[in-house]
Amino acid sequence: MSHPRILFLDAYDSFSNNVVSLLNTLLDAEVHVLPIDSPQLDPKSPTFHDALVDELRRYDAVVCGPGPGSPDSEADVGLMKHIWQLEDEHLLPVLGICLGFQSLAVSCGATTKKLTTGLHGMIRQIDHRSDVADSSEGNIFTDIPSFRATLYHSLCADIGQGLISEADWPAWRWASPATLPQVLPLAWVEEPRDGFVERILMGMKHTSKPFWGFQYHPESICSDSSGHRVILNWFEQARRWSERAGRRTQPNRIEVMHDARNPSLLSQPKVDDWIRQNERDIDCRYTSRSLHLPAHVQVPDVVELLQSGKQDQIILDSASAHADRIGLDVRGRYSIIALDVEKAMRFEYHAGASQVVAYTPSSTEAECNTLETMRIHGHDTIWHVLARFLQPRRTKQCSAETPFMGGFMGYATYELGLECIDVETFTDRGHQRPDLCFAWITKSIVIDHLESTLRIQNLHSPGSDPGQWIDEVARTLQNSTLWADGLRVNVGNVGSTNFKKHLTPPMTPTGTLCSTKIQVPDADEYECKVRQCQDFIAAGDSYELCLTDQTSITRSTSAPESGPPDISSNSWGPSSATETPSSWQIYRSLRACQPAPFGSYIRLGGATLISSSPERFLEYNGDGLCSMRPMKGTVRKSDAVATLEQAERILHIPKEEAENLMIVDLVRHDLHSVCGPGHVIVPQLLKVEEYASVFQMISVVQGQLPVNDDADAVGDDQGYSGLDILAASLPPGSMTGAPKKRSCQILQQIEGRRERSLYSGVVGYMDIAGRGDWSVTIRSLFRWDDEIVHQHDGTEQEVWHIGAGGAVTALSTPEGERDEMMTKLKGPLAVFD
Ligand SMILES: C=C(O[C@@H]1C=C(C(=O)O)C=C[C@H]1O)C(=O)O
Ligand SMILES: NC(=O)CC[C@H](N)C(=O)O
Repeated sequence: MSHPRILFLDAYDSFSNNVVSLLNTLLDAEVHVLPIDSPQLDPKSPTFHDALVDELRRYDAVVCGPGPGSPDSEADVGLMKHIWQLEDEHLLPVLGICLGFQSLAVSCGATTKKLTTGLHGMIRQIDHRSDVADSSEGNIFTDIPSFRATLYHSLCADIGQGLISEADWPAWRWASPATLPQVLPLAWVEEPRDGFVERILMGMKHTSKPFWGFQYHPESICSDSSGHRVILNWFEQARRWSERAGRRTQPNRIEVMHDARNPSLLSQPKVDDWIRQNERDIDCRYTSRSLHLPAHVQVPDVVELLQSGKQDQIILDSASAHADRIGLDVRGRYSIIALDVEKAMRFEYHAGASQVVAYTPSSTEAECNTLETMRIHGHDTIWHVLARFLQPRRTKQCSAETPFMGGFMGYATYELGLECIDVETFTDRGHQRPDLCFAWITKSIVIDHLESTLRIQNLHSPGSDPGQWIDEVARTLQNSTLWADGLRVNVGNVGSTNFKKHLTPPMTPTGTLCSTKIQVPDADEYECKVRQCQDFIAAGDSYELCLTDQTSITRSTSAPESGPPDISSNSWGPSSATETPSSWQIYRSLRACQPAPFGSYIRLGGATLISSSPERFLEYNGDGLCSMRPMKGTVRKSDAVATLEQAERILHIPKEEAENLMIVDLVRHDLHSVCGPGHVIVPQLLKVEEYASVFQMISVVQGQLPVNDDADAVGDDQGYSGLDILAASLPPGSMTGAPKKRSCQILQQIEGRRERSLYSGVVGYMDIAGRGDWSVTIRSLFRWDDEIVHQHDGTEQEVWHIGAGGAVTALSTPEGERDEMMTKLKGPLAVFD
């Protein structure tokens, strides 16, 4: 039997793909997705009506999805409105969900009102008319036990329910209102408010047309699966209606207007000339050697021994690996240090540009470094270029001893993420900084904190033997005084009995910092922005907004700005009270006071990033198993909240759980867009974890990428990889709120169109075996080399930025949000104290 065919009208919700997945798995349906403003069906076109009717003939039914905005706004509902207006001869069964449901109610004459307080991520018992005697015909709730479902809405259909007396209510609520004869109420939620009960219409049926709708979200991970039977009932009713009406779906020419899943980045066969020319070095061999890592040697020590004085650095540091009181799962097992970054090939991309810059350093002294620009053609994006570069270099010989054999390491900004979801960044940004900078790392160190090993690794061509280089690196490490007994070389004033843990001590406050100017967000202004967010939420435009603000720190340049000090020259701390601590010293200081599983120190593409991020964004293995760990719900450690149990009591409340749930549902949607229906699960929901200075509530969402049928075709031209997921899920949902696109547009406005830049972006790697791990750039500091303030006295100052914020919902308080932002800011800001 052929699969039922359903057209899903997508109103740009961050839950749409979850609905599509549910329809697909529940009804075994082929679901085609069409945006409500699809240019293929333009209501302004003279042929619109015929084209719409023609398109609809191919489907057994339509589902009008949820979304931001109001059913009264043409732009927000788009094509939905035209579905309700179909003439009798073109009718087909339709189900409206949330915004789609509200739009149906409005088409029947209902008005829209704002809820007293929006209900987002709130789980409620749905009171439906399964037991009303006359209701079997057309009642999609028939024979379904009472169930709980998640709500995401600020608006509500008003059919006059507020005017009905307590006495009349029991009978009234299941009848068509006299003034709205087309509306048959099927479900309600009665929400206790301050001193009264708010009656919220949760489901309806059109009394004469095959239109049904409900307000709740059946696809949410927290909605009872028993409620899914409503959809089965709906489809059964739809089938019966079509049979009675003699409607037949036209099976011909089912060319997909828009598939429910993104095409893979490799599905467009075009190969850029540049990529083709650079396919000469694709045959990578992997050689490594493992050493025992003495317990006292830390990641920064290794960096200083091997990378001293070098300009470019990429260090992913699980700085909390040995921290007490942090759960094993969140400590971070590995750290990765890229070596010789300045000799690595590099891609740089500025959002909005139609080109990628490829920087190829010379391989010999005689050659010059080259800087080439590659045009991005047609519908291609930077992600297509990266995927095509990586694909021929992919290996099936995945080494299980290391998470990273070599491959891409780098960062992407929040603005790159905005581009990924079609949110316009500002036309003139006043700079050409990279929004994506990925280096192709062939020499690296991987530290396994669990096994206490250090692995020296090299990706090389089949003809070359890296043995000598590896031995040299091993010798440098093992022959160092530090390795043997923890002693620093060349430091005259440190006696041998005077054990020193670090080569570079964490920065100590000096008198220098009086010239440092710190500009923290104004508390009143921040509270005002929280209220603005809540106005947008109350209007139905967003369910949750991750509001952020930036603190800037202007200070004299730490000349010469470079990474770790040259240990041979002894320049390992401020040499005098007037010298500004270097970024490396700041990093060491931050990792000491706020050790985090996703710490990083990066100097690449003109940026310096110092991060103590606790949040994993996305991890994937070579077999396409992807995992995301959205974090929402933060409480600062204090005397009053010192234990996990205390934090759990604070975080397991509806407000905090709802914030997290919303992002879980959003992340499921992002993963569904590539993994496809039925391939996303939530193995961990709302778990409180302990970090160095905060407790965080975390969920884990997993997806499985489509597996290639051809087992031999690693990176086959059609195959998906972790890059597909990365491209489909930026910017991180925990930093935007939901629905993602509308929320980002609103946040741009409220945050004053100021770039978030590296903050709210991601940092991580993807290796030749297809494995990747990316963290969200939060609890971090960054600066750009070209951002210099010229002083009157001719001196120059550098500017550091720290972003911080939190999720605003209908239940937030402005003071609470301000405190949360300040709490998160405190950690990174403390390094300037
Ligand atoms: C916005 C920040 O953090 C984000 C917001 C969180 C929250 O609202 O609880 C928690 C972790 C991050 O996803 C930040 O650290 O600046
Ligand atoms: N989830 C939705 O579809 C929400 C609908 C509408 N924007 C509201 O907030 O009420």
